Amino acid sequence: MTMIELPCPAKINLFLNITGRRADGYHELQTLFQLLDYGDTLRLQRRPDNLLRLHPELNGVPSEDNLIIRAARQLQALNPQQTLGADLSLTKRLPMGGGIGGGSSDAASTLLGLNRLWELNLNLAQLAEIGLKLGADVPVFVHGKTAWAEGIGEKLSPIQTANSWFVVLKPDCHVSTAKIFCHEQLTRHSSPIKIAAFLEGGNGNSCEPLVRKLYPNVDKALIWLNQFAPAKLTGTGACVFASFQDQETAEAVCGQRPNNIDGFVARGVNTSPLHKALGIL
Ligand SMILES: C[C@](O)(CO)[C@H](O)COP(=O)(O)OP(=O)(O)OC[C@H]1O[C@@H](n2ccc(N)nc2=O)[C@H](O)[C@@H]1O
Ligand SMILES: Nc1ncnc2c1ncn2[C@@H]1O[C@H](COP(=O)(O)OP(=O)(O)OP(=O)(O)O)[C@@H](O)[C@H]1O
Repeated sequence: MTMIELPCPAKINLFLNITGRRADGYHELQTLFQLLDYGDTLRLQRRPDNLLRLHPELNGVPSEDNLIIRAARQLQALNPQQTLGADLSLTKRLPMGGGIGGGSSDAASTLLGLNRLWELNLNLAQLAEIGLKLGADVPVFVHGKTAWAEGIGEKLSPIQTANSWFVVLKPDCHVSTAKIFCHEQLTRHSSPIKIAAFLEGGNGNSCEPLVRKLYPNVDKALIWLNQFAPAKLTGTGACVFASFQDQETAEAVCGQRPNNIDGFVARGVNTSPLHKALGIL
């Protein structure tokens, strides 16, 4: 195999509970990662040399900082003697800085795709360990299952959800994950909850009150979407979402959104489209 085209699906955090802070500054959390059947597309083509070329470059992100190139370099470093190169082309659909894991998912698809193209034979646990060095959200995309997560997001237990339809809105602002996690007003010591308590409902996102206060456009989007169904923040934002029983209702709500808010409709899935494309899981 010399070429492969792979999906890079989004995630939303159905809830997010921050329970503590580690000595290295990272936060201990509980969350439910819901994978969606919507995302970027990455085309990977093997090269006869050691070069990595990414097209197009993302606005404001030099190629060497792009998580795709950083993921590929991690794999090259494991096998410095081998000829491992690739042309990578990305069709970007997921808004950046949205809390829907776009960069992390691109990185995971790069790891799984190059593992296949370069015949490295690493297993998912090994790839997830490499992915965790790139970001706390990468392992869930490597494992490819909607999952309950603890630790900093890397201790994963797959869980089946109802595969609802979601409206995801991207208010016109960019939220920095690092800025929210460093903020003195973040609620960072909530009591841990059990899966059963989450399933009974009523759990929100520890970051939401702070993000609403700092970013009025997020607050406005939540108020707007709440007219139709209970709306929540995903990750540290800026995206907000609500679930609907069928596609038609979700499309109708999304279609009425205010002009200054981007949005899309996607179905929740229990298994990643990436893993389906690769024929694993
Ligand atoms: C908030 C979530 O989106 C929930 O899914 C993720 O935990 C964020 O994951 P991510 O974007 O992959 O995060 P990283 O790139 O690893 O970290 C970005 C910054 O967020 C903070 N960070 C992230 C994850 C975490 N559990 N605790 C943190 O404190 C750190 O300050 C870090 O410098
Ligand atoms: N391939 C990539 N796609 C998007 N962003 C990237 C990529 N590579 C590096 N980045 C950088 O990562 C930052 C965060 O992007 P991303 O879209 O992953 O945020 P996010 O959806 O908030 O992620 P998360 O939910 O994991 O916190 C961007 O602002 C950009 O500087």
